[in-house]
Amino acid sequence: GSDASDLLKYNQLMYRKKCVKFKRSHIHGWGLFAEETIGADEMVIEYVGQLVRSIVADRREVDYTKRGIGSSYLFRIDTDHIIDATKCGNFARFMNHSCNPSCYAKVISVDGAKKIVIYSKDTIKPSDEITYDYKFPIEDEKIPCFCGASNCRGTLN
Ligand SMILES: Nc1ncnc2c1ncn2[C@@H]1O[C@H](CN(CC[C@H](N)C(=O)O)CC2CN(Cc3cccs3)C2)[C@@H](O)[C@H]1O
Repeated sequence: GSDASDLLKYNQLMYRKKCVKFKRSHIHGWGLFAEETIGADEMVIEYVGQLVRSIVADRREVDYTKRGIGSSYLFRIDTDHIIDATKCGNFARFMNHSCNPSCYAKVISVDGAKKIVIYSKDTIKPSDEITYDYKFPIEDEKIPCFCGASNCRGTLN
C-alpha cells in the first residue's frame, strides 16, 4: 500500500536529499527551488520542525505574533498536533503557497512518528519553484495570494 511506498521513499530521501535551494521568489520573499529534475510522485523534502500539541502551538503562536514572527512556520498535522519550524526546521519552511502547486503535503508515519513530507505532483524542472497548497482554514482577515496561477483563488485563507 501507500504506507510501504511512503516508507521506502522516506528512507531514500534520507539517504539522498533532493537538490533544492532557497532563492528570491516572484510569489513572496524567499521560496524553495529545485536545482535538479524531480520526477512525478517523488518525495521532495520533509517539513522538519518540533512536533508540539495544539495547545502548546496556540501559546507559541501568540508569542510569535507578539514578536512579529507570525505563525506561518506552524504546520498542522492533525487535530491535536502541529509541526513548529520556527526555531528549528529545514529549507521546507521557505516553500510558498500556490493555487496551482507543483507539490502536495502528506502526513506519513515512520516508526509510529508522524511526519510531514512533500510529494511532487508532476515532473519538476531545475529552477522551478517548489510550492504546495497551504489549505489554510477560511478566515475573516484575508491574506492576498500572489501565486499568479490562472486558477488563483485570490487569498490564502
Ligand atoms: N502565494 C502566496 N501569496 C502571498 N503570500 C504568500 C504566498 N505563499 C506564501 N506567502 C507568505 O509566506 C508565508 C509563509 N512563509 C514561506 C516563506 C516566505 N516566502 C518567506 O520569505 O519567509 C514562511 C513564513 C514565516 N514568515 C517570515 C517572514 C518573511 C517575510 C515576511 S514574514 C514567512 C505566508 O504566511 C505568507 O505570508
